[in-house]
Amino acid sequence: MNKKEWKEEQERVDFVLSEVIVREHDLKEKLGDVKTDVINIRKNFWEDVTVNLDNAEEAAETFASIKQQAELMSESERRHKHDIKQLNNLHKLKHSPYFGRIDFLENGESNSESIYIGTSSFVDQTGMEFYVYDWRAPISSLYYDYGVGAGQYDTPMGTIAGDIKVKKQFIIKNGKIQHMFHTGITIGDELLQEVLGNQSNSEMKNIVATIQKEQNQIIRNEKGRLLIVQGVAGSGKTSAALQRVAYLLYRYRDTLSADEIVLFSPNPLFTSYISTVLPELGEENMQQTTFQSYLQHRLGSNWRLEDQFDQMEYVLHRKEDPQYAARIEGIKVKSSIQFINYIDHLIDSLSSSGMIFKDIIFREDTLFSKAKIEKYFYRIDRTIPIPNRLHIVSEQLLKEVRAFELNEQKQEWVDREIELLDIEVLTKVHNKVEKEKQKESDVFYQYEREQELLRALVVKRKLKRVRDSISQFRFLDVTSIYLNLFKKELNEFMTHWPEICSTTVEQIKEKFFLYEDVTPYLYLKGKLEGFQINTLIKHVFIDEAQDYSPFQFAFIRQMFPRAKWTVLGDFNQSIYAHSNTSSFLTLETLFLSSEIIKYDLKQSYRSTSQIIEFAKHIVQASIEPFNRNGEKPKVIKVKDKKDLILALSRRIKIKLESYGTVAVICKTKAESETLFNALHKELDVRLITKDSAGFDSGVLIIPSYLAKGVEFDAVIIPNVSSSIYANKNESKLLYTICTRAMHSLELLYHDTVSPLLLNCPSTSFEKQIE
Ligand SMILES: Nc1ncnc2c1ncn2[C@@H]1O[C@H](COP(=O)(O)OP(=O)(O)OP(=O)(O)O)[C@@H](O)[C@H]1O
Repeated sequence: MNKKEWKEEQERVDFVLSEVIVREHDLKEKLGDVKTDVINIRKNFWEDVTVNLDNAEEAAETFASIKQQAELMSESERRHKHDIKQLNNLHKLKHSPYFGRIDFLENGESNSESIYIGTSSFVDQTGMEFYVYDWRAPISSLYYDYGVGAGQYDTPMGTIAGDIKVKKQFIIKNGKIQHMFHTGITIGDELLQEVLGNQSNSEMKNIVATIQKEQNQIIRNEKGRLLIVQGVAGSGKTSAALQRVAYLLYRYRDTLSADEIVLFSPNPLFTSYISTVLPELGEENMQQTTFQSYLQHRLGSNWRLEDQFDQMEYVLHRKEDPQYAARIEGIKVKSSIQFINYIDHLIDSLSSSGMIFKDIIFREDTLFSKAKIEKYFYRIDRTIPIPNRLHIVSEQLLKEVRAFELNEQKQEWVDREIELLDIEVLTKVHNKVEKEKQKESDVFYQYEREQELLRALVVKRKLKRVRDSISQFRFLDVTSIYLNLFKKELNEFMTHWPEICSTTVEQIKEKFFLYEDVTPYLYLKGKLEGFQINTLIKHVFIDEAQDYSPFQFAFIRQMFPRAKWTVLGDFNQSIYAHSNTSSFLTLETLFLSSEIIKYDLKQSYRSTSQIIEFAKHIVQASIEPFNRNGEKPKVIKVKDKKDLILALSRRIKIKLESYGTVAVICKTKAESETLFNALHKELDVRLITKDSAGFDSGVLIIPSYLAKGVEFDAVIIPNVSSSIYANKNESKLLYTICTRAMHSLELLYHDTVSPLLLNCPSTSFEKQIE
């Protein structure tokens, strides 16, 4: 790139920055005025409305005047918020106004236009000339989709085609161009090399300057209702998801807000890791939750619930338990499509018989027997869906409660309850009757009337629980219906069904749910009582989707019936016992095939090509590594188990000389705790647990399943001996751990190395003895 070109580009940067400074100054002044406006409107709110409630007409006028004033206030507040957002965007532009340029000659035009692309738009005072285009603007997609030559982009008015004459990339820091390249379709290997070569961070970074073509298609897709992205480790699935949220918020800014989008993430650590990306792009964060907290919320506080990490610990760590094989089979069965069908079949049959109800008790007597409720239920037309039939039953019961209530007011127990009433209640009733008495002037009437009101009040209060439980269908015994599933033979070929049944019944009777039971139970409950649907959510994002069972998908689908879905996962990283490829297939059955769009990302960006060349053989994955070089992974043999700690400590110290974040990724919580206890006196290490809400740089000791979705400069796997990673079905776990490493990967073992590494060619790693 010649000096002249560089000089011209720097002059343009200087010019844009000078305009940014002017705009910033104007905006700050305006912001001051708007703020004063907002404060004044708030202060003078009641002075500026005339309150007169003398008659209906005056009251209506008062109401209109309050409404007008409130609208004025919310409009000023909205303007204030908007201006603050703009000011924030200007701050960012001042540092680095843009990262790309294309010169585009639209078909039929004689001059090409230079389009500069940055994180937000910046337009001249007239609003006619774009100094910078937002990366999400329709024209900006040219930058991500094409190299120099023919190109086209879609706009709401149709497709615009033309010729890209120039395509350049910039790195601008503090207003100075640091690098400038002419590039092809793959947005600058040079820039990607630089970005990916940086050290990791406890916060994920946005990728808008280097979005790749296949990622851009995911980010901007607007067609399907279900977008499924299968992508290899480090292919940018999470990044694409987050930039997609930013894109949707921009594209539908008049109709979509951040709280109408929900993202299900694998754990709280991941939630905190990704939480800075959207604010960095000038957008608010979407709602974020884990499926676990969602389940807990739905189940209510009466139940204890095992979480998915405890289930995982059991699966990884309790192989000696005599019930182990049965539990594993139970987890698989209860997450399977076969079990959904089994439950659906049961639900169908419940239409004509088999519903289990509970008596409704009032003051220790049966108010409505389960037999009576059952009779009411089954006399309703069978073609009516079960939740609607329950609703009809509940209406009938409530009607009868009303009749019962009137009768009950005459009972003796009511007198005793009246005596126990608070003085405030008695006074209130007394005053009420006193007011009425002025019209009647009858002392006898007053006593009778007070008693009448107090009786009504006492009975109403006592019946409140009954009414609530009727309206909430608490007369339905979902737990017993669920447990009935475990009385029948599900599959004659299943080895452990009797044990699965007895454990399930035992646990649930103790009011404890194993993780694998919660979703089927809630699914059954929802199907019977009607799901508490959320119609506000317009987009559901599910990251690490390979870890969801078909049941969990079916359940989430019921919860958000109106939402569009973006689901991202990698079959090779399915680490849970229930995981199988059929999850995605089930998900697809929940949508019409015309509504589904699928993408397959093969290129990995996170790790050096040496790490990928080694790790891919653990699961025989087909991955294209990004061309970034580093050291080969090291497989290090130590003398014995005792020496492992010493060697680990040495390796950590060496890694800390070059890297900011070194993660020691263990298989289980117990292994992590043991290492932490052995190391923390000598080294500054941090133990990550399922409740950790974030991490800083330094040395982290972390169990495998909590490292999902995150990345570290250097990863050390402290023990890949054959005694630890022995089973074939743990290869995905080992692969997932290895692919958390960006620049350096080391694996330690004693005695013999895990058979899971036997497929890695000897040329793909370095052997070392410590
Ligand atoms: N186009 C890109 N430009 C720059 N960096 C990128 C790009 N795509 C991905 N990356 C980087 O690659 C790393 C992996 O990305 P991300 O975590 O989104 O991948 P993933 O597919 O969700 O990974 P995994 O499934 O292994 O958790 C991140 O550091 C991300 O910033």
